[in-house]
Amino acid sequence: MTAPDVFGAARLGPVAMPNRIIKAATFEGRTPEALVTDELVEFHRRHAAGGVGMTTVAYCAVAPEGRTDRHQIWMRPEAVPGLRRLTEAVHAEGAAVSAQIGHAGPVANGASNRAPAIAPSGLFSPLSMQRVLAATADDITRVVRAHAEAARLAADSGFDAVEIHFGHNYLASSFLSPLLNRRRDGYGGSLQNRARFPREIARAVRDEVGDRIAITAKLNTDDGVPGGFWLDESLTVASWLESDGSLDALTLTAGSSLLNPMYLFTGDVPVREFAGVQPKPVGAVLRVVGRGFLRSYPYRDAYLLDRARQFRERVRMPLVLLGGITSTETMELAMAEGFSFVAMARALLREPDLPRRLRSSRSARSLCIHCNKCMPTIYRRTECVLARTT
Ligand SMILES: Cc1cc2nc3c(=O)[nH]c(=O)nc-3n(C[C@H](O)[C@H](O)[C@H](O)COP(=O)(O)O)c2cc1C
Repeated sequence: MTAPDVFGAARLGPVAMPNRIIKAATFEGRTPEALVTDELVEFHRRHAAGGVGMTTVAYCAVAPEGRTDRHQIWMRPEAVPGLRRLTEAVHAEGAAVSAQIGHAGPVANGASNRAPAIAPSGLFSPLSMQRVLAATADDITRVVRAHAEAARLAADSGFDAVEIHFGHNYLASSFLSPLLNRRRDGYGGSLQNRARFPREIARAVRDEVGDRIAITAKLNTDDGVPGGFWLDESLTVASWLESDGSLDALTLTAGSSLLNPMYLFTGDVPVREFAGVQPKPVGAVLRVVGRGFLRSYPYRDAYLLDRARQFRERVRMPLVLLGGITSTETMELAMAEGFSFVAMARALLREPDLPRRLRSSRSARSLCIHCNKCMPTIYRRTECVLARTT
């Protein structure tokens, strides 16, 4: 079979997309009141005008305590008018739009949210310098339900899709981790038990929205943490998610925002810039221990392909290849390997109109140098620091 044209029209579940390029979630830092602003609308309109098939709004927490800080949107009726304005602006440019919904769990900043963070088991968070509480049975039921309601609000706001966050040791991902999940109830222990919470979330979302919108999930191939969730287990979870039939596609990611953040990105480690945006005591500690916490991994194009390929062999559902997609060549490689879509984050922060440029010149490639200095900007207003000056 010939590989699909990445620039050609495609379907994702019930959604028609103009091409197979997705703007991956990059928390935008443009929601100071936890509501949509004109700047957020313009951010996504620019990506849509730049030629992506679908842009992803990140991130839309399902509960106020599930935010990595209190300036993030959480899904509530008050957020709907702004979200509707955003989806209309993206649609006017001819692209589709997805909302990343999730609960940050142990990655949530309880101090900023003024509400304690929760995790499968209690722990001390180095991010908020606070204790994270073990989720109760009521918390689990409430958060599953909250995902369903967030997806309904997203559909009501005109989104074409939701992407459920099952990665980066956010709440669902931390349930999958044998290191972070030490529960003795039906949500801990065996892989089947640890996978129960994310599977229930996906099911509840599908039951709530049916085929009104596409439902995808962003799943870790592995946490990159000794004793954490690893590839063999993730392959099994992917096959369960496929047989549950709740998802239209799976995006593969890796790493832990809590324990090994650079594993997500690879490339340079901007310790000084990270330390500079933290509260003074945290910044001082980070300057000293930063190189240990922010371990470095060499960058290469399509750096998740070796792992993602194993998922391609294991499941039949549409898969999205993410991680170091920077040129037509890497996108065509993904298509040839059987992936249905590609997702790009940093390359599009660098140049929102990259898809248009790639389409007009086959040899073009991203100007992103994976310096990762965009990452610390999420605390102010997410941007590429090089795009700022060019
Ligand atoms: C500034 C920044 C913010 C990010 N925010 C999110 C987020 O809110 N949710 C998420 O799942 N991933 C987030 N990511 C990770 C990206 O979606 C993506 O997984 C990662 O950057 C690898 O893709 P890339 O090589 O195309 O950049 C963020 C990445 C960057 C650079």
